[in-house]
Amino acid sequence: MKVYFCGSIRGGRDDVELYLRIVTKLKSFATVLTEHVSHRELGDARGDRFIHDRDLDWLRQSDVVVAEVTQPSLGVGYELGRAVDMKKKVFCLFRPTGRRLSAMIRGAEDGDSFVVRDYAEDDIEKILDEFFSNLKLPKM
Ligand SMILES: O=c1[nH]c(=O)n([C@H]2C[C@H](O)[C@@H](COP(=O)(O)O)O2)cc1CO
Repeated sequence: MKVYFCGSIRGGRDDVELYLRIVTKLKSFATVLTEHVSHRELGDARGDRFIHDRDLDWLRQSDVVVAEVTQPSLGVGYELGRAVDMKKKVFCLFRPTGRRLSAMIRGAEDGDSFVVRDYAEDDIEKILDEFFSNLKLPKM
């Protein structure tokens, strides 16, 4: 199974330590195509067109998209819109600690292919365990 993990980069890196925890946990279930999102140092000098095209290619290859959406990010919002269009299974994680999640993410919840889960940081591993143990992917 391949997972595309989304997290804020240019939107702000406040949650990078949490992204690392999420990616570490995701790697126990699947191949994570976008591990770099959790890296403290991002030295990608190959240009924005390269990043965009490479990431869309990974998105197409992925079976599941997991997004930490607490830190608002244009790139993450864009990835989620494209993922819906590609009919991917999407799991959004939001920490309700002061911010209000965009209606375009909260309002996309359908309880099946697009799930938004409010959570507390301490529970992240447990929540990912639950999600992956209940995950049913469409047959190819
Ligand atoms: O250098 C990058 N590498 C990269 O893979 N991305 C992708 C993956 C992230 O889930 C998302 C972050 O978007 P943003 O940078 O707008 O916060 O975009 C984004 C950037 C910078 O925009």
